[in-house]
Amino acid sequence: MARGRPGRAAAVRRPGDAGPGGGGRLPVTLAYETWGELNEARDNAVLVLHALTADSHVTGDAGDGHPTAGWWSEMVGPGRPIDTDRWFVVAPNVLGGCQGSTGPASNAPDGQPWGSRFPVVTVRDQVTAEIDLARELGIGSWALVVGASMGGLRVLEWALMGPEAGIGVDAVTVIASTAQSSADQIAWAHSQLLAIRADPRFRGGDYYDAEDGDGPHVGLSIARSIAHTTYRSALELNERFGRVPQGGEDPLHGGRYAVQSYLDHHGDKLARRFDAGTYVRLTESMLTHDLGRDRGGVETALGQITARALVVAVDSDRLFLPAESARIQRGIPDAEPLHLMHSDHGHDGFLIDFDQLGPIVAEFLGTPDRVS
Ligand SMILES: CC(=O)SCCNC(=O)CCNC(=O)[C@H](O)C(C)(C)COP(=O)(O)OP(=O)(O)OC[C@H]1O[C@@H](n2cnc3c(N)ncnc32)[C@H](O)[C@@H]1OP(=O)(O)O
Ligand SMILES: N[C@@H](CCO)C(=O)O
Repeated sequence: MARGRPGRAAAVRRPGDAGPGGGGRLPVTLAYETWGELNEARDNAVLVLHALTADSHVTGDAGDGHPTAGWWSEMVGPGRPIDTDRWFVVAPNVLGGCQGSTGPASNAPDGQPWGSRFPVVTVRDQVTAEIDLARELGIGSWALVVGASMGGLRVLEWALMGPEAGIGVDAVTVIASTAQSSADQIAWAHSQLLAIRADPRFRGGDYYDAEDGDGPHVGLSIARSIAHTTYRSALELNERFGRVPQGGEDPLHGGRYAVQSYLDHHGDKLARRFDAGTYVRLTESMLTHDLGRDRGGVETALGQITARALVVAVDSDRLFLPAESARIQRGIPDAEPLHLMHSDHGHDGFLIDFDQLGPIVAEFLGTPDRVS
């Protein structure tokens, strides 16, 4: 039976890490969960890396074969594409996160929340912490490192940093992601960051001692509604919502269209479960992502990846464009042909279109290593 096992691992950021947040040391705790068993040969470990607002809870205890709560239950569990009867699955909450790992909402050594003092952490800092976690778990190599969106950024850094640190990465799966954040992604993120920072309750990031519930939830909600629009396709929004008013509301007299209500709902829902300071810092880590930084450029960096690679894109993704996935696929020497999912759901297809994604990942995992 697969069982999610929560745990925490201490890791320390290396001094002088490259990147805009470089330098200094940060005491780090990573929250993580595991499912399945590490086999005697220690060659069945799979690392699952979550996207912006998810966490370590990839899947539930699905001993009866039915998926339970978790953001990728349809992908991970007994008999699922990433089968926990076969694979030992590890999923950490990202460094900078708010679901158990050290982030802006955590207490600093002085006992007060980090708040605005929490440094900008790069994707490389995040992977550095995850490398320390792998060491603590006694994992010398990953059979697979897999992630989508922000998780895919870490997958790519893992493909280079893991082997450099002595932790093998046999295969990677990068879904709806990019080797380098684009001006368009930075632009969309910019207005999200402005929305949070413009909320007077954000207080420059130091709001954690505010009265109960008096945090920057309005700014975070607006940020999410901007982001959520980019996570779905124009075609889907048009077909699902059309120009239909929400309930009895009248858009000619201050009421909303249904799509506005839908975005309000997703904004409010995130604001109830996520931390604004974390959203800011993780967004910044995505913006500074550049696999080619200090490595001679993106193509040179991709060319140094030795892992077998599966790269997947969603054809209607208007945030992480299929062209960006194609660039990753072209650059990695041992990559399968690009898998393009056909979906109207846009970027969020990796959280919805499991009928396509599941078989693609299962086949990749089942494929024996090629002999060159
Ligand atoms: C990577 C991660 O973040 S994992 C964590 C889970 N993911 C998230 O929270 C991301 C945000 N959520 C999503 O992006 C989506 O809900 C997904 C991708 C998980 C699922 O997508 P879908 O199944 O297509 O759900 P959809 O986008 O239609 O949203 C459904 C919600 O919108 C609500 N909704 C639909 N139409 C309207 C409307 N006109 N007005 C208000 N609310 C509406 C539904 O009631 C439902 O609410 P609920 O989620 O609180 O039950
Ligand atoms: N729904 C996803 C989209 C970003 O990939 C998230 O919130 O993490």
